[in-house]
Amino acid sequence: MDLVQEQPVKGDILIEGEKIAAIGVNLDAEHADTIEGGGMLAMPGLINAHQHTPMSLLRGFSDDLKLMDWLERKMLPAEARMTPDDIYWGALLSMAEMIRSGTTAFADMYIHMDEIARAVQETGMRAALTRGLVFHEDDGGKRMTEALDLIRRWDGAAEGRITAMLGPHSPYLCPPEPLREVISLAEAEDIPVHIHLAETKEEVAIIRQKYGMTPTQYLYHYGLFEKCHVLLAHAVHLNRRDMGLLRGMRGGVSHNPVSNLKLGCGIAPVTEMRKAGITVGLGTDGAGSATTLDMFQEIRAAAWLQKADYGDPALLPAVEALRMATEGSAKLLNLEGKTGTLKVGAKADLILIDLGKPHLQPVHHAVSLLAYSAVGADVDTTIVNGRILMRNRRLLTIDEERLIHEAAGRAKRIVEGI
Ligand SMILES: CSC[C@H]1O[C@@H](n2cnc3c(O)ncnc32)[C@H](O)[C@@H]1O
Ligand SMILES: [Zn+2]
Repeated sequence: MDLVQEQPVKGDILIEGEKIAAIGVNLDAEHADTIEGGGMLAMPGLINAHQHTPMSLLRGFSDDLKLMDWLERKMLPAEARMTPDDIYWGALLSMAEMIRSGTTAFADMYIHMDEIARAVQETGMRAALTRGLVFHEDDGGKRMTEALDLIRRWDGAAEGRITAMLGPHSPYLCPPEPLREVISLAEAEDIPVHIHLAETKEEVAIIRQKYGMTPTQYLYHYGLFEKCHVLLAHAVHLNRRDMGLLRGMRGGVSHNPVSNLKLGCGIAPVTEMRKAGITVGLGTDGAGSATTLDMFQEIRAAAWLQKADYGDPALLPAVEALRMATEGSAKLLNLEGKTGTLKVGAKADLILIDLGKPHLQPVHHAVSLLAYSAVGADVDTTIVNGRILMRNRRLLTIDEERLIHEAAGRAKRIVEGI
C-alpha cells in the first residue's frame, strides 16, 4: 500500500537484492522466489524510533510508579545486574517481538551495545544504535570511550543495516561540559544525537532550577539543534517558545504515547509540534515502561490521544498516524527515503498484513483498518533489506524456543530481591 495514495492498489512488488526494484501489475520475474500475497496488504515496515531493547527482560516487573521512582528504585538496580549475555538475550527477545509485530527498524539506546549490535546482525533487522551516556558521576571517560567504540566498530556494519548515534541520556543527566563535548564531536563527525527530552514536569522544574531555562532551551543554548541531526524522545512538556526553537531542526521527535500514558507523564503536543513544522515519529520506549512493543498500539494511541486532548476527531487522521510510524520515524533515524516507504529504489523493508480476520473486514478503507483495528499479530510476513525475517508467522532468523527459555531464566535472576 502506498500511503501517499491512501487506497491499496492490486499488484506485485519486485525485490532485487536489498531494494524494491519495481512495483506494478504482472511483473515479469522469472527466477524470483514468490510470496503469494492474495488477501494480504503490503505496507512499509514500521519503524520504532525510541527503544531500549534489553528492557524486555524487565517487562511487567515494576508498574504504577512515577518515572523517577521507577527508574531509580527499579530499573537502574536491575540494569546494574545485567551481564553482556543478558543484554544480548533481552535485545533478541525485543527483536523477536518487533519482527512478529511488523517493525523492521528501530532506534536503541542502552549499554553493552556490542551485544545489541550482534543481535541486530543475526536477526536481520535495521537499527540505529546509541550507547546511553549518563554523566552523574565521573567514570574516567569509560562510557564515552564505549560510545566511540560503538561508532568505530558498527556504524555501517551488517550490510549497512546498523548505524550509530551519540546518546547523552537527557538534560538532567548531562551537565553543560559533557553536553558541549558530545555536540562538538557529533558535529565534527556528522553523527546524529539521540536524547530524552522534557518527559515529565519534574524534569522541566529540575532544569529550570539548575540553569534557569526549560530543557529544550538548555539544549538549544549549547547549539544542539543547529549543529546536529537530533532524535528527541518524548518532548511531552514543551511551551510555544520551545517549539519555535525546534522548528527546522534536522531529525525530530519520537512520540511514545503508551509509555507516556503508563508512567503518567502526560500527552505530548503532537498537533502543535506538527503545526510548528517539527517532524514527529513514533516509538514505544522500552518494554519496561511500554510493556509491549506493538507499534500498531502506538499508532492507535497517538491518533486517539490527539483527538481526545483537543476534543476534535479530525486531528491526527489514520493516514497521518501511519505516516508518523513509517516516513516520520525514518527521518528521525536519518534514513529518510531509504526506508519507511514503498517506492522503487528504497530498501525492501516491508510487511504483509493478513486481512482474512474478522476485525479486518470489510475493507472500506484499508488505512482506517491499519490504524484503528490492526494489531501486531496480524502481520504475516516481515521483510528487511530484501530478506524474509518472518513468513507465515514463522521467525526465520531466531530460535524462538531457546530464546524464550533463556529470557525467562535471566529475567528471574536479574530482578531477584529488588
Ligand atoms: C543509559 S542507557 C538508557 C537508560 O534509559 C533508561 N530509560 C528507559 N526508559 C526511560 C524513560 O522513559 N525515561 C528516562 N530513562 C529511561 C533505561 O532504564 C536506561 O538506564
Ligand atoms: Zn527512553
